[in-house]
Amino acid sequence: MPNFAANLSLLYPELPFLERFVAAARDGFLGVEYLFPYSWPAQELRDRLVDNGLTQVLFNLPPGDWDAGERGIACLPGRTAEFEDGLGQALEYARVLGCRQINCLAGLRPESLTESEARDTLVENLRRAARKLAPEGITLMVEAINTRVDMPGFVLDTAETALAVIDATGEPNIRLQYDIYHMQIMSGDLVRSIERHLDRIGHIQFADNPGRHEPGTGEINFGSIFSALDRMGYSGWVSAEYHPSVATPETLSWLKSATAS
Ligand SMILES: O=C(O)C(=O)[C@H](O)CO
Ligand SMILES: [Mg+2]
Repeated sequence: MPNFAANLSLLYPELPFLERFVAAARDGFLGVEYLFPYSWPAQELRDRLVDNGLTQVLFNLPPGDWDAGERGIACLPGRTAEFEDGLGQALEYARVLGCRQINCLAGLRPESLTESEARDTLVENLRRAARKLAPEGITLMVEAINTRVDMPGFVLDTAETALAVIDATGEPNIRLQYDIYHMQIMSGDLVRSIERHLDRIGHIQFADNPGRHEPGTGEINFGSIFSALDRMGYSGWVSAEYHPSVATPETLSWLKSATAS
């Protein structure tokens, strides 16, 4: 069975954020991730992890002005100083939380920016970030996000475009964050695609499609995918990043089935 984590930004929306840790542990998750830790003191988050025996699996670098629609600043040439500051802040949180993986959101490309300007800036920022994180034993993740439904304009939309950027950095501690939901929308052929990129994948997330809800609400065969991950020997985390269609504990039959098998 894969090591399952709960994304606390999306799961348990029925609870205040800090109460989601205990709920996730009670429901059988071993790890948690969330989009951003920065609104809470790191020590407070650490206490929740320790009290509930949970591993902090991942969080994202500061994304710019999220409420204004920004989805990362790593591809934006005028924002490199802000990117650097955000990296420092993320590193401080990672140290306190014992977190070994940080995701870098590449960002949306404004029309005023050419594709190659965005890509060059992204590669340079990723390289700098990876070099800063390497001595701390932290792996930088890069995620491809679907541009058809959720994030039109996001600069990395397939596993292949994300891997090309990772290759261009030449840094060994950058890996692909493979989100099954986004990849189903952009490319499909999930098991073969995961198998093809297995040695480059550092982290996996999932939701069913369409709707981005729990497994069983859409078209993806999760039983088959989770078995395939075991068969391939995938040893990283697999994180539930979906919008529950009902109260979260009622959406976890996939976890019970995976635990039973
Ligand atoms: O949207 C996703 O799939 C993510 O994993 C990012 O962290 C947030 O946009
Ligand atoms: Mg994701």
